[in-house]
Amino acid sequence: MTRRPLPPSCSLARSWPLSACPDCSKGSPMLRVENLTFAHPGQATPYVFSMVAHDGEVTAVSGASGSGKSTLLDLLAGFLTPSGGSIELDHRDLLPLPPEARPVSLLLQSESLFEHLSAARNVALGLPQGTPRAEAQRQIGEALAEVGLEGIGEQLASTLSGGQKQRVALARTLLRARPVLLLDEPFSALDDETRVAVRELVRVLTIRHSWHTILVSHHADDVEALAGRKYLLVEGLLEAV
Ligand SMILES: Nc1ncnc2c1ncn2[C@@H]1O[C@H](COP(=O)(O)OP(=O)(O)OP(=O)(O)O)[C@@H](O)[C@H]1O
Repeated sequence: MTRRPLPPSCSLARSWPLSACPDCSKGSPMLRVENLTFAHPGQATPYVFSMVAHDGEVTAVSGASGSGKSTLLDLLAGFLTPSGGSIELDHRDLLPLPPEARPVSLLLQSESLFEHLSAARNVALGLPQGTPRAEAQRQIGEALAEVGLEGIGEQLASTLSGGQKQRVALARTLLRARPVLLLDEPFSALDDETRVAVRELVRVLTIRHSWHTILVSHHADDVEALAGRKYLLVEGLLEAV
């Protein structure tokens, strides 16, 4: 008797066939992390991360301080090397890629800019080397306009407000044109009014540019306002909530 091959199954949904998995059957580009295993030196039980993030959607990762949220982002960015598991973007294996070749941008709470450079020079760091000057100026101007900062290109980063700095960092992300955006407490240093405005900008840019945005935040209101998909990191494992 010839055995029929089993239908491909979704290992995140465990026993479901791909066609029945609400994530796999969506058909849109997906960042997929499976059993990504890592332990810091001296850590007895390793983290084992499994999650998905879709394009045009913010995926939130919450958890207590020290639960491993930044460790997850460092693994996705390629700053740490896992001992097992996989990271795929639209079925492309990202693990062999060094950080600079990963299709990933990272935005932190603060200190994302070079303070001694102008806003425009900071944004320009997102451009490929060798971009002709006129083309670079056009793209920088467009990116600054898209984040609501027309006309501040020549201002030194050190003179910008916290919200303006995060907008400049997002403009640089626009020029990097990487499909995965990792946000590590990006609104924490902002006052309430500014945080709502920058948060809204992240929401709009994620949809407009089809980013797979992964947001690490302690703040339930940021998660509620942005996340289409939520995970909680508990005892080294990500639980969908
Ligand atoms: N380089 C390292 N060597 C050893 N242990 C580390 C290292 N980096 C982080 N850790 C430990 O790993 C655990 C997870 O740290 P991580 O920064 O990922 O947590 P987190 O959830 O992002 O915390 P927070 O919300 O406070 O930023 C912590 O116990 C931390 O002390």
